[in-house]
Amino acid sequence: MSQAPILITGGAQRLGRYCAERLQDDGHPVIITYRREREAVEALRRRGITALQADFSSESGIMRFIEALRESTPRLRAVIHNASLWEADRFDDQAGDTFERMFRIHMQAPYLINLHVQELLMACREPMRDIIHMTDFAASRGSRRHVAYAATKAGLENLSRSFAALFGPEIKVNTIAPAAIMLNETDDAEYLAHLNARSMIPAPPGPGVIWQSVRYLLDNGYITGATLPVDGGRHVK
Ligand SMILES: NC(=O)C1=CN([C@@H]2O[C@H](COP(=O)(O)OP(=O)(O)OC[C@H]3O[C@@H](n4cnc5c(N)ncnc54)[C@H](OP(=O)(O)O)[C@@H]3O)[C@@H](O)[C@H]2O)C=CC1
Ligand SMILES: Nc1nc2c(c(=O)[nH]1)N=C([C@H](O)[C@@H](O)CO)CN2
Repeated sequence: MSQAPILITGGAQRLGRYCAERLQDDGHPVIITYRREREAVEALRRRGITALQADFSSESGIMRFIEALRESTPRLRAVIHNASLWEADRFDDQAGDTFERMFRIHMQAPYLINLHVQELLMACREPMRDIIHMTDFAASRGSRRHVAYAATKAGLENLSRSFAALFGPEIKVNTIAPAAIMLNETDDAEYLAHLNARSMIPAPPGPGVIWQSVRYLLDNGYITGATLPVDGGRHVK
């Protein structure tokens, strides 16, 4: 029987795309989600990666994706919840909408997807089955500039521990908590200095360190309910 696919949400760019390509290089069939059709998605299709359109900003959008996923495959080797919105807080009449978007993407989508993919993971006949949640160093410390983002990532970290208890031992459930892995186009030299003042090891390292962490969790049969701090030592500085 061919290998069961690995699902990465938000896999059309940056960390998700990097890991999707490396997983495929390792021989795994890969399914990614994307919101907006674009060349990057087409390029991944040309590599043989399955791309499913999904917008997790509403419960109906999450449920539509779950239906499409179940039509796409009868089994899964792993699910990597990577999709995320890194939006600064709005202290105006948009504050509630900002929080709701963060809640939907970082908590409601992983929650509902996990409940529905348990059956697909259990249909996988390979030795191990995994769920990996991408959170953030800020989940453990908070963030003055991204209050809603950090709070919903903390909620995701808690969801991960609950699902580890609920789905184990047949399905391993873990978290990767990164910090300052890849810059954004809007990040300037001052912001880079800000990041490095807080990091024990010079940042940003690039997406390879996240790929190493994903590969490690997928290959290690004795880790569940854990959080890997891939943050350059920021949590101890
Ligand atoms: N980059 C970094 O240095 C750090 C990253 N992280 C975490 O690692 C993960 C990957 O980071 P990074 O690659 O920078 O992430 P991005 O900011 O590039 O976002 C990843 C994907 O999330 C998808 N997404 C956003 N909103 C929605 C939505 N409403 N519905 C469905 N998909 C959505 C986007 O899909 P599309 O492009 O198709 O719209 C995007 O491709 C994230 O969870 C992030 O929080 C944590 C700390 C540091
Ligand atoms: N969804 C995202 N979450 C995060 C990002 C991002 O680009 N997208 N970036 C970070 C970095 O730590 C940032 O501070 C440096 O670019 C945090 N989370």
